[in-house]
Amino acid sequence: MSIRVDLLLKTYGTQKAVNNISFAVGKGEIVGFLGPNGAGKSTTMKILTGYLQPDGGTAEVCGTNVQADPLSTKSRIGYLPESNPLYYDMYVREYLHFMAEVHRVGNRDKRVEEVIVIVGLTPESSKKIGQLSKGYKQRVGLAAALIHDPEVLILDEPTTGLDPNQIIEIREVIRSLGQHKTILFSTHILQEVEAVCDRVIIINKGTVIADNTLAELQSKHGQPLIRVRFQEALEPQWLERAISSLTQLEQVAPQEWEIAASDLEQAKKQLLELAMRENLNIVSLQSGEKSLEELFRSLTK
Ligand SMILES: Nc1ncnc2c1ncn2[C@@H]1O[C@H](COP(=O)(O)OP(=O)(O)OP(=O)(O)O)[C@@H](O)[C@H]1O
Repeated sequence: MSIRVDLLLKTYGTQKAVNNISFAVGKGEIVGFLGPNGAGKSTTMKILTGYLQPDGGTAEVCGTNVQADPLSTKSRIGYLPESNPLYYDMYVREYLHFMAEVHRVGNRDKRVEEVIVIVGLTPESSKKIGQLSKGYKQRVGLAAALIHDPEVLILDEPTTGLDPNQIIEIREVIRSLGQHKTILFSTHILQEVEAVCDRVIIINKGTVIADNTLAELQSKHGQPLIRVRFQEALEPQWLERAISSLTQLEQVAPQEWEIAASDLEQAKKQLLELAMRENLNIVSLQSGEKSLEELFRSLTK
């Protein structure tokens, strides 16, 4: 395994930022680490990269315990922190040379040019970092994370704050890096996971709540449902009484309901009967599968 986390615990006062989580990432996998704000993603990543000590459990990278041997693990990890700390007064090449020196990279000139090409920095590579757009600054961060050719990349929200074109471009870079490296990257955006990842680990309030391939997640949690919108407000009991095969009922907007039932066709009929009987107006009635976005919302509520 390239990454293994076992019963990891990190507390701040009484708050468990990371609460006994365990997961593993195999060599060559691209795994999305997904969760709402404050879920514990950055904390886990900081422990994995040796920047933070856990209060319990272990974190391993390429078979080495991070806390026991931080130097060896740092040499095998490329880390792009959420804040992407860069020296704005330095030129792109100057900064990458500096990072190459920090990592004791041999043949620095050659490696700096290589990473510039890998992350698509060539057109902006003669500028000062402070003059670059956010997307290009992010590329500099990625290039720095790659400079020592690590086996594992840990990227903390690499596309946050970028415009839609830049997001797609950075995703492309991540996807192509994933052909040769193990990547764990955090995001809030489910489409990003769908676009880039083999697998997704969802974390909420410090706990892993799903660890599946996207297809598994969909079939495990995704279920056919009806979404109905009435013109009128109504009590949930009306729907509970009307639909005989109801398995789940959720109010998604003031007059809109999501209904899961074992017999969807019958449920639709019963909804129409309810509307006629009670003089209610159905504005829209759709059936389909829960999208991954909806799934994420319902898992992390
Ligand atoms: N240094 C700290 N002191 C106190 N609490 C902290 C500290 N760092 C993180 N926390 C808390 O731990 C929890 C997890 O934070 P973390 O930054 O790991 O979440 P996250 O999933 O990365 O969130 P985001 O998506 O917003 O970056 C949060 O409630 C946060 O407030």
